[in-house]
Amino acid sequence: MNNEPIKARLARFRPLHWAQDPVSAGFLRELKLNRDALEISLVLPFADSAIEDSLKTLDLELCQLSGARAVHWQIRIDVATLARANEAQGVAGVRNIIAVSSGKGGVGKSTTAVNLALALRRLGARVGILDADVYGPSIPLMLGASEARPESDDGQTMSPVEAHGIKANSIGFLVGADDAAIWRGPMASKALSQILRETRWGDLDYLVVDLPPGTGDIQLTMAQQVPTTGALVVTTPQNVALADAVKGISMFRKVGIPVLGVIENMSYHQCSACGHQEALFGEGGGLRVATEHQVPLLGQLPLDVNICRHMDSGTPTVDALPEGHIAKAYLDIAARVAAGLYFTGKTIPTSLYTRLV
Ligand SMILES: Nc1ncnc2c1ncn2[C@@H]1O[C@H](COP(=O)(O)OP(=O)(O)OP(=O)(O)O)[C@@H](O)[C@H]1O
Repeated sequence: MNNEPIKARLARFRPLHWAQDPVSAGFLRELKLNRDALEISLVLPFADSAIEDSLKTLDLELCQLSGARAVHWQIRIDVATLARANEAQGVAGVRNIIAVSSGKGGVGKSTTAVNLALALRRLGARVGILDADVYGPSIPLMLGASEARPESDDGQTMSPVEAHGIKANSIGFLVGADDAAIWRGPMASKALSQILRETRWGDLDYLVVDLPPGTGDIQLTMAQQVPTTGALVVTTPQNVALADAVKGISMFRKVGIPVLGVIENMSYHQCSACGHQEALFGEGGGLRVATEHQVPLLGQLPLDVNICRHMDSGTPTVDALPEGHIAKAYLDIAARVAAGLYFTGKTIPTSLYTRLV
C-alpha cells in the first residue's frame, strides 16, 4: 500500500489544542493495511486518549484513500518528562509537576485541582495530587479519603493514599488543620518539601500540587521549592479575584515558572429548570486577564450545585458524572494543559522510580 496519501491526510489533522500535527510531531509509529483494515498506531508524549474520537472523524476519508473497509486506531500514551522551570531537584519517578494556584481564597482552586487530576487520569495518565494548602487542606475530603492515612513501613517514607485511581498526600493527613494554618513561610515550605520527597509516589506522569491561595512569601517559597514544570491560575470573574489572579501570574513569572493558563471558575450560573445562563459575577474577566497577560484561558466552569455536592460526597464531578458537560469541560482543560506542557516544554530524560531499601 502507498502510505503517502494517508500520511498527507494525517499531516493536515491538527486538533485545536495541539501545536503540531501527529506526523510532523513524530507521533505516528505504524501505518499498515492488515487484510481490509487500516491499522494506525500513535504514541503520544502527553495524556490525550480522548483524541481517538476526533481521529475517528477521519475514518471514512482514510478508507477511501486506502481502499480499507475499517480503520483501527491504536493510541498509546507515554508521557515525556519536560524540563523543570527552576533549579529544584526533581522527584524520581515524577515526570511533570503542575502547580495549581489562586490569588484569592475560596475561588475553587482545590475543586479545580482535584477534577483536573481525575481528568488527566481519564486521559490515560498516571496521576498524583499533593495538597499543600496549609490554610485549608481539603483534598482528602474531596477524594472521600479523610479517614485514610499514608502509611510508613520504614519510618522514613510514606505510601500515598489511593482514591479514585490517583495517589494523594496532604498536609492535612500529617498535622491538625489548625496547626498548619498558623505556620509561617519557612515551616510551611519545609513541610511541603518533606511531604513531596518522602512520599513513595512511584512512577507518575503528572503530579498536581494544590498550593495555598495567595501570592505572599509562603506561595513564592513553595513555588520555588517544588520542581515545577508549569503553573495554573484559578480565578472567578469578579474584579477583586481577577486583580489577584494577575498577581499570581506575576509571581510565577518572577521565579521563571511558565503559566500554562488561567481557568475561570463560577463563570456563569445555569438554571437547572430552564437552562438559562446568567453571568452572576460579571462576564469576560478571565479572557481579559488571559489576553492582557498573554496566557491562554484554558476553560470556564459554571457555578453549579452539583460541583459542590459531588465534592462534599467525596466523588468529584469528573468521576460522578463522567459523561456530563462539566466533566467534559474539565477533560478539555486537562487535554489543553497536557498538550500545552508538551508543546511548550523541552523533553528531558525520565528518571524512573526505584525504592531504596
Ligand atoms: N464551580 C463551582 N460551582 C459550585 N460550587 C463550587 C464550584 N467551585 C467550587 N465550589 C465550592 O466552593 C467551595 C470552595 O471551593 P474550594 O475549596 O475548591 O476553593 P479554594 O479556592 O481551594 O479554597 P481555599 O482558598 O480555601 O483553599 C467548596 O465548597 C466547593 O465545593
